[in-house]
Amino acid sequence: MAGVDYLADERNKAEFDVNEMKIVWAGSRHAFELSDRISRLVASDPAFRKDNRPMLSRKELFKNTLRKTAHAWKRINELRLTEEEANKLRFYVDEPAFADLHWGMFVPAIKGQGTDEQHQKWLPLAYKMQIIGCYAQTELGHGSNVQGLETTATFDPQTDEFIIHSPTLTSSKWWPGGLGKVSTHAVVYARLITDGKDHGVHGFIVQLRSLDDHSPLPGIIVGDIGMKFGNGAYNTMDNGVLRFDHVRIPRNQMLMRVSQVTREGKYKQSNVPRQLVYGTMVYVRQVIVSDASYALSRAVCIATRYSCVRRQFGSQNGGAETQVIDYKTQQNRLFPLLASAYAFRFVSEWLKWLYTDVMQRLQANDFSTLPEAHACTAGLKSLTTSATADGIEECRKLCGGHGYLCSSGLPELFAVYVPACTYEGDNTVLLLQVARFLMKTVSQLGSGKKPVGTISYMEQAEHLMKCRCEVQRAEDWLKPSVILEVFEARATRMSVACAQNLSKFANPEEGFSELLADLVEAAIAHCQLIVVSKFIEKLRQDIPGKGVKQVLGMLCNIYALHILHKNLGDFVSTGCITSKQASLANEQLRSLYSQVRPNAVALVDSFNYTDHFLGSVLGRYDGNVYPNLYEEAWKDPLNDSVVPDGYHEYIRPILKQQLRTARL
Ligand SMILES: CCCCCCCCCCCCCCCCCCCCCCCC(=O)SCCNC(=O)CCNC(=O)[C@H](O)C(C)(C)COP(=O)(O)OP(=O)(O)OC[C@H]1O[C@@H](n2cnc3c(N)ncnc32)[C@H](O)[C@@H]1OP(=O)(O)O
Ligand SMILES: Cc1cc2nc3c(=O)[nH]c(=O)nc-3n(C[C@H](O)[C@H](O)[C@H](O)COP(=O)(O)OP(=O)(O)OC[C@H]3O[C@@H](n4cnc5c(N)ncnc54)[C@H](O)[C@@H]3O)c2cc1C
Repeated sequence: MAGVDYLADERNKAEFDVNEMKIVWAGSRHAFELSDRISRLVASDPAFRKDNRPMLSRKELFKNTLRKTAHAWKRINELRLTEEEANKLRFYVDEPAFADLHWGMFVPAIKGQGTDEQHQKWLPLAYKMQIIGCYAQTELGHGSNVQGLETTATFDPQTDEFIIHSPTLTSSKWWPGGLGKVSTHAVVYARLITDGKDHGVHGFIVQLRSLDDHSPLPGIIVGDIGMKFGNGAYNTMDNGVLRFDHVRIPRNQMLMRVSQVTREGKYKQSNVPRQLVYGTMVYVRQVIVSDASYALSRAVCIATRYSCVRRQFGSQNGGAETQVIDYKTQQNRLFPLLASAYAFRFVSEWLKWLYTDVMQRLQANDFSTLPEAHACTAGLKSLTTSATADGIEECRKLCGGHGYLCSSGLPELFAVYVPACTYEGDNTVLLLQVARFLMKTVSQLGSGKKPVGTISYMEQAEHLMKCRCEVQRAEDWLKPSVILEVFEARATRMSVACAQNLSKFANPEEGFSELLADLVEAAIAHCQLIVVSKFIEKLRQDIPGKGVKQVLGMLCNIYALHILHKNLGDFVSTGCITSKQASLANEQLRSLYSQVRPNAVALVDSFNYTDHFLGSVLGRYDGNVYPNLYEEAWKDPLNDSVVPDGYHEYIRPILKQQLRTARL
């Protein structure tokens, strides 16, 4: 029955203009048109086929990724794609590969930490991919504690070179993506030593492999660290191990924007904060927040469409059974995730703006907003990736048994996504950075230093510590001012409580260690407030299109009230709301679910994902799930023969033995 749209009824129910929503989701008409064009380009190119990934061995999988990347690079050049188009092409190819680290970390590290001369030398080579680089920071013994790295870069004034060395097993670089089998170069983070003095961790450009035959250069041991979680999934990436045995590099390969070593071996620091050495991580964390909204929206799209197709129970007089999406339990699990996908999309747009703003300020030697940018990127990376990883798994469960099949697309999406909670900063470690920022802000209240940006609500701390929520009826929860105040009060009270408890310790670091769990919760409350407030800010903008703003308003309220419901302990114990107000919030939430229900499929259609990108039989645009699921099963290599390999060796002898036993 090709061409039939089994979800047509659902699409007809929508109360808003889907085409306008597609533009809101993409960010602009230009972004929508570009994304739409590139997604079709990828979907129609057989070289980008990806449905066979779970069946391939590691070696086949990896070679396949090399082939796809080479093909993508060829198409990018043939079609003369812009950077924005190339980025989208990479996105829709949907396969983690060495090129992500080359473009996403190696190039940004050189750009952010290199001098003008270093840019001139290295960037043209990297832009043409005449060299391929990775970001080699983490070691076997240390990842989170960057200052604990052990690799050394010792300056030799005799030869004007650095000697890069791995003094211990634990100093082996371990994890860098693209390192294992592909990268010719790396930005290596190592302790700089001049004249016997240790100046801490700095970045160095080091060539690893020959540009002629790809063999490792003398003194370098390099390889892949082995299979990772999930068949297929992230195993397309060659995360690697690297050891140096007194490898020499010229002095001008130390990235020298933040600090320099002179010909005489003198160490000098520029007039910029040393934290700029961590700048690449700030950039990538911001990209990861954006990726979270895409990964979650993808899982939600699959679960929503399938929940409309799937029917269980409730048939009367032989009529159709109930669509599982109509169960309130399904809505209570699914719609907050749908709302989160939109919330993360908008907060990521804002974060991109914040990052660009910080970069412009840095160019003008204004470093004042760097701490806030660090706290926001670290905190939002943590919040959005944790929620997305949990959300993808919830979507798998929302699809019942069929969600566990690889053809649902969800197992692979989960396996590829979960390391986002760890890479680019373990999520707990990052929340503790936010907590430090919050404690510093609280300690400065009343000192005359005005909190700015996302923390400016703390200026009203006195009011927020004692205000009472005004909600008397369920509808009162729809007022943005009510929601904002309640979230601000909760975040302030949790931070202030931590600060008060900290002040009871004679040694602040000891106190910080003791209170880690509370500090993490205060940091989460602050980050959830940012997401809620950026959604509300988005709704204050002019948003064209019939019903678009209204339905986004519903999602915003669902996001906020669901967070409130899940964290009732915080809100009630800090006295921000009463238990009566909590039950009114729940009442409102149920009503919002009913309002969103007719719009559910149209809201996921607004992501504009092709069936190729979704990679899911359950999430097909046309909803024609069962015949395709049935057909897909027969494609499994196990079904190549009716009688399986191994029958004669293993099954038949057992059967025969049972026969003998039965005769006895
Ligand atoms: C087919 C394709 C063909 C071609 C296509 C072409 C186009 C393709 C385009 C593709 C683009 C793709 C891009 C996407 C890429 C994304 C993919 C992601 C893949 C995975 C990558 C994973 C990489 C990694 O994991 S790299 C390693 C990351 N490691 C970490 O994150 C370590 C975590 N630890 C830390 O960050 C720190 O050590 C920390 C912060 C925990 C503690 O540090 P330290 O001990 O030094 O600090 P403190 O003493 O606590 O603080 C000192 C002081 O500094 C402040 N601070 C700390 N960090 C920062 C910072 N980052 N920025 C600013 N300030 C910072 C801190 O707040 C303190 O301030 P005070 O004022 O002194 O309090
Ligand atoms: C798929 C993947 C790709 C990666 N790619 C790269 C790459 O390209 N380049 C690169 O350099 N690195 C890369 N990494 C490494 C990654 O950045 C680190 O694994 C990450 O920063 C976490 O550090 P860790 O492994 O040392 O964790 P650990 O710090 O050892 O964490 C272990 C546990 O200890 C807890 N913990 C640690 N410190 C504290 C603390 N101070 N307070 C409370 N709890 C704490 C953590 O919360 C966690 O539960 C990659 C990792 C993965 C999984």
